[in-house]
Amino acid sequence: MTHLSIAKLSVRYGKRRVINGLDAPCLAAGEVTALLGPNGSGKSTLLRALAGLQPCEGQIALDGRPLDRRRGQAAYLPQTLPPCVHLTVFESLMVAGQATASGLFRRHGDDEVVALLESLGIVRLARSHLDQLSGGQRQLVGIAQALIREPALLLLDEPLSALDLNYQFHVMDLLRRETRRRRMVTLIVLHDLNAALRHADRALMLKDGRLLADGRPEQVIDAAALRAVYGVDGRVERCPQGVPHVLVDGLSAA
Ligand SMILES: Nc1ncnc2c1ncn2[C@@H]1O[C@H](COP(=O)(O)OP(=O)(O)OP(=O)(O)O)[C@@H](O)[C@H]1O
Repeated sequence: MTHLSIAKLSVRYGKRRVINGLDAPCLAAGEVTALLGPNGSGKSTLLRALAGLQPCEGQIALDGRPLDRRRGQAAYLPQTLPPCVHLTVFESLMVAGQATASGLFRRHGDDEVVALLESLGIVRLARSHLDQLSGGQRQLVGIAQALIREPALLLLDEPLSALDLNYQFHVMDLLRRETRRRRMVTLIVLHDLNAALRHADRALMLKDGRLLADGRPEQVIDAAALRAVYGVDGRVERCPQGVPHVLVDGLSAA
C-alpha cells in the first residue's frame, strides 16, 4: 500500500513564506486528490515542492520513507508546459518512458506508447511533431508523458486548462482509472470545482498557504467554502443523475 505523507511543509520565496507548516498525513494509493484554492494560494508551489523543484522545509514521505525523485517515484506536469523539442509525439513518449520506466517498458515500449495514446484518444497524433500541436493537444501529450513514466506519485498542475469539455471528462476518467489500476497517489490542481466534485476522491483546500479543509470533495466544497475561500454566494446541488454541482448566485457582499 503506497501512501504519501506531508508533514510541517513550508516553502519561502526569499523572506516570504507561501506554504505554511502544511500537514497532509495520508494521501492514499489509488485515490485522486484535487488540490483546490484561489489564485496565489500556493497550489503550484506545493506541487513543485513535492516534485523536488522547490526547496522546502518539512517532510515528504512515500510509504514512510523520504520521497526519492531520482528513482523516478514522482512525475510532474507543470502549469506552463516547457518549450517543445523537435520530436514527434511518439518519440517524446519513448524518451520519457525509457528515462524512468522498467525493463518491461524497454521490451514493450512501442506497444505501451500506442496503447496510452489510444486511451487518451490521440493516437492519430503519434507522428506529429510537438511544436506543431495545438495547446490542448500539447497538454494531452504532457499528461501522456507523465503517465508513461509509471510514477508512484503523479503531480498534475491544472491539466485540464486547455482542454475542451469532452477531453476534460475523458482525461479525468482515465486518470481515475489509471490511479486505481496502478495504485498511484495522484494530486491534481484544479480550478474547476465541478470536476473535483465529480472525479476526485478527496480534496485539499488551500488558502494563503494553509490547509483550510481536507476531506471528500462534497465535504470540502460547500456554501461556506464558496463564500470564505472564493468570495461568492452559491450552493452545491445534485443534478438528476445524482452528481453534485456548484451553482453560483453571484459575488458575496464585501
Ligand atoms: N518564483 C516566485 N518568486 C516569488 N514569489 C512567487 C514565485 N512563484 C510564486 N510566487 C508567489 O507565491 C504565492 C503562491 O503562488 P502559486 O503559484 O503557488 O499559487 P497558485 O495557488 O498555484 O496560484 P494560481 O491558481 O494563480 O496558479 C503567490 O503569492 C505568488 O505571487
